[in-house]
Amino acid sequence: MIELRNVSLKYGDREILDDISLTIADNSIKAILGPSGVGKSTILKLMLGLIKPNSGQVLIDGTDITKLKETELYPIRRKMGMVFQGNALFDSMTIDQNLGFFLRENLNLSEKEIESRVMEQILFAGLEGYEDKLPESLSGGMRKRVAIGRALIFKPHMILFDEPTAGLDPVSSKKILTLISTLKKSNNLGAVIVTHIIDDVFNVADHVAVLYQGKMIFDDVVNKLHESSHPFILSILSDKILEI
Ligand SMILES: Nc1ncnc2c1ncn2[C@@H]1O[C@H](COP(=O)(O)OP(=O)(O)OP(=O)(O)O)[C@@H](O)[C@H]1O
Repeated sequence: MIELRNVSLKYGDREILDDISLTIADNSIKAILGPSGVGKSTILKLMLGLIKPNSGQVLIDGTDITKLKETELYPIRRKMGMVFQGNALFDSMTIDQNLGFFLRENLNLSEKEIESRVMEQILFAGLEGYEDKLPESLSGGMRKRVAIGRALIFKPHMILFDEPTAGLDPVSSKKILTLISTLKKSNNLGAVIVTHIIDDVFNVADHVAVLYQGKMIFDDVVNKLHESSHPFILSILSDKILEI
């Protein structure tokens, strides 16, 4: 379980997050919805311990990671796979090498075990025949699937997505959202999805937290979004795409 308790964060004098509390239960999919620049990616960085809040706690399975040293964070981070907005694949490495890279760097596994885990992700992501290709020769949707495969390689129980459908065409977006649902149903994985696309929320999330001007203005099951009378939520429900 991931929990933010009364988290506040400033960059310089600018307050980005103001007393945010948020829980993501295991095996549930939570979307964090908000306009560009509101602090959604910042929340993912807090969950991974890449940055620390000015106040409040970030608990991963009950451990407050704001107090941990960098080396103590490694095993915590392996519980969570991260899929970056731009995928963060290595351009000069093949799909196979991209998938196996962090395993080779971080775990003392036999080459046979690495190859077996890489193949598992190739099959899961439907990338058979592309093992020796470079990322540049794949479509946007396929590159996203490689990034998801790489995030799954440590067998995490939670996966964090930064704008998983940004820049993808509607068909590829749908495939990625279906893949995320499959991960929950078949692999018992939980997910946090930060997005500014409301259709992503309705298509895949169980719960949604809406971030607006540093505050969490809604945090409940997706269906209840329609019951909110907050002007920002009313505007996103009618406009679909969030603008500042
Ligand atoms: N290291 C940093 N130093 C100073 N300001 C930062 C830093 N990182 C992010 N910011 C600012 O903090 C705000 C929140 O950034 P963040 O990337 O979390 O937003 P976001 O909601 O994910 O938006 P987007 O979808 O556009 O990435 C933005 O105004 C951004 O410019």
